[in-house]
Amino acid sequence: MRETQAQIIRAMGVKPTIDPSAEIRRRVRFLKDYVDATGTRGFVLGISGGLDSTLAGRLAQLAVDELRAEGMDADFIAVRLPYQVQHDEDDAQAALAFIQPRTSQVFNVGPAVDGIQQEYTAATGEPISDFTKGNAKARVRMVAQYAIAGQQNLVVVGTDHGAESVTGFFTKFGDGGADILPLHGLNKRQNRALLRELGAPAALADKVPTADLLDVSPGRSDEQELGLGYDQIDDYLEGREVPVEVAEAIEHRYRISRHKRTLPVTVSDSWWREE
Ligand SMILES: Nc1ncnc2c1ncn2[C@@H]1O[C@H](COP(=O)(O)OP(=O)(O)OC[C@H]2O[C@@H]([n+]3cccc(C(=O)O)c3)[C@H](O)[C@@H]2O)[C@@H](O)[C@H]1O
Ligand SMILES: Nc1ncnc2c1ncn2[C@@H]1O[C@H](COP(=O)(O)OP(=O)(O)OP(=O)(O)O)[C@@H](O)[C@H]1O
Ligand SMILES: [Mg+2]
Repeated sequence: MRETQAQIIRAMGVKPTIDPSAEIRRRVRFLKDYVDATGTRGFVLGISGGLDSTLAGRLAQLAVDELRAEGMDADFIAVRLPYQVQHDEDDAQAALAFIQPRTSQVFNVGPAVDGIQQEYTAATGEPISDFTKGNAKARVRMVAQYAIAGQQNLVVVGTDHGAESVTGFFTKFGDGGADILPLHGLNKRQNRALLRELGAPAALADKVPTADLLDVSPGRSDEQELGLGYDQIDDYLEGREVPVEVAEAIEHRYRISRHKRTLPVTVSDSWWREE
C-alpha cells in the first residue's frame, strides 16, 4: 500500500472490514453517552432522503428511544430542509417513515437562500453563481438546524464520514458544521451495510448519492461532480489497490481540502506550510 494511503486511512479511521451490528451498537451508545454526559436533550438533523442522513437519523432515533426507556426526556427532531419543493420528496418521506423520528418539522430554506441571492446582486452588482448559491443552501440548512438546537438544548448531528471527509466533499460550515458525527470512520459502502442491517428499504440504502445543491441540475450525482466513484474511494480507504491515477486524484483532493478538516487557521499554526 502507498505510504500516503496508509496515513490517510489512519486519519479517516476507516477499517477494512466491519461488523455492521457491532458498529450500530457502538454508535448508538456514543450518541446516548454524549447526551447523558453533556446535559443536552437530544438531537436535530436534516433529513434529505439520501442515505447518510437516513442512517444518522435512525441511529439518533434509536439512541433517543433508549434514553427515554431509561427515563430521560430526550428528543430527536428530524427536519426536512427543502429548497422550495424537492424533486425527490418521495425519498425524503420514505426516509422519515423508516427513521420514525419522535418529532419532525419542515423548514423551507427557499426564502432565506433567495434573500441571499438578491442581496448578493444588490451588494456586488453581479449574479451569484449557481455553485456558490448551492453552498449557501447548505449553510442556510446549518443555520436552521442551529436555530432549532439553540432553542431546544439539542446538538446538531452531522453526516460527515470517511468517504466524504477524505475528498473534502462537503460545504465548509454548511453540512460540515455540526456538533457530533456518528458516521465518523465509515466509508460509503459501510454506511449502506449499516442501513441494511437496520432493515432500511433497498431503495434508501442503494440510493445514488447527491449533494443536490444546484438549481440547474437537480439530483446530479456526487460521482459525476467528483469524477471519482465511491467504490474507488471506498476501496482506497479499505487499503485496497486502486489505479494510480485514482489514488493521486484522492490524495490531491485530500491535500487541498485540509483547511476544511481543521479549526480556522491561526498565527500559531504551521500545518499549512507543509506539502
Ligand atoms: N486554503 C484555504 N485555507 C482556508 N480556507 C480556505 C482555503 N481555500 C478555500 N478556503 C475557504 O473555503 C471556501 C470553499 O469551501 P466551500 O465553501 O465548502 O466550497 P467548495 O469546497 O468549493 O465547494 C463545496 C463542494 O462540496 C460539495 N458538497 C457540498 C455539500 C454537500 C455535499 C454532499 O456530499 O452531499 C457536497 C459541493 O458540491 C462542492 O463541490 C472558500 O470560499 C474559502 O472561504
Ligand atoms: N434537502 C435537504 N433536506 C434536509 N437536509 C438536507 C437536505 N440536503 C442536505 N441535507 C443535510 O445535509 C447533509 C449532507 O448532504 P449529503 O448529500 O452529503 O447527505 P445525504 O443526502 O444524507 O446522503 P447522500 O450523500 O447519499 O446523498 C445531509 O445528510 C442532511 O443532513
Ligand atoms: Mg444527498
